[in-house]
Amino acid sequence: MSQAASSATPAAAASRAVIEARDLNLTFQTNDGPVHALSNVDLDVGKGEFVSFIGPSGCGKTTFLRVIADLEQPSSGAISVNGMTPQEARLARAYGYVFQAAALYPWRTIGGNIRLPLEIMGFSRAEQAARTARVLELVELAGFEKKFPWQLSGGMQQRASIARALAFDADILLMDEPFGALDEIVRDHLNEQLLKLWDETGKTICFVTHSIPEAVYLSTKIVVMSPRPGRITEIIDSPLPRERPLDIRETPEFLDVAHRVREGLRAGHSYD
Ligand SMILES: Nc1ncnc2c1ncn2[C@@H]1O[C@H](COP(=O)(O)OP(=O)(O)OP(=O)(O)O)[C@@H](O)[C@H]1O
Repeated sequence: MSQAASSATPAAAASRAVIEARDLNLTFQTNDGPVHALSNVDLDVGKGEFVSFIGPSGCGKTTFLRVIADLEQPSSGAISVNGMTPQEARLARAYGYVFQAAALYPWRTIGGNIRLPLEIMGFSRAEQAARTARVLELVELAGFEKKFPWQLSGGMQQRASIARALAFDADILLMDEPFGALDEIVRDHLNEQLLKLWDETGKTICFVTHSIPEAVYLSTKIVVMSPRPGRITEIIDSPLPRERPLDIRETPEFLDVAHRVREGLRAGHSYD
């Protein structure tokens, strides 16, 4: 292990962290003055964890994901992704990114959309085909490869965009409110599928949501955030088992975690 890596990981538990943020700050300079999007953020995300970020609009959830993805530069503090800087991690294709809207190219088929990053990365045609088939299977869209995005429902399009993010087999999946625009029944189904996929692939997932039940149902760890300045107010480790049928949402254990999240949100909320 290099000196830098060993000094960045003082505790044995932290050495397994794939994302480590230490006293991270990000201030945007705007015409209306500085906006403190992230303030003193400290967080470890362990390998294989499912971490949800929840909090009111403007608390810095998206900004934090964008810092991990090297799309924003912190003003101060440190962050490492798979033991690398975000820039190194981006170049090493350490993560896949799923956006709120499916963001599929309408002129490409579903298969064509999934293959696009693989083409850019120079995979052989055979490898592209094999990977596309595998990820379509994972998101239960086998048989839809030749369809165009507009021929699929919103939920299916979002599954296709998850398949695209999975295609180059990154260890980390960054998901920014991927199911926010979908109705509840579809969302329930996608939540179940995502948990299954997480279980099968062992990926580390960072997931932004506004929904308390969604955060509690999916996560091993729930990060509660608050705005002005954007900061973490509470980190809740979920005691729920890994195996989670949808009706776990009616159990006292589930409702207890949901209550803790709600209290955390309330404590950090100002009503001005
Ligand atoms: N490029 C930017 N320039 C200036 N201010 C920005 C920029 N990006 C984000 N902000 C501001 O930083 C704060 C945090 O924004 P961010 O999008 O991370 O919040 P969020 O918690 O994801 O909100 P939402 O739930 O609405 O998506 C907000 O006040 C936002 O207006």
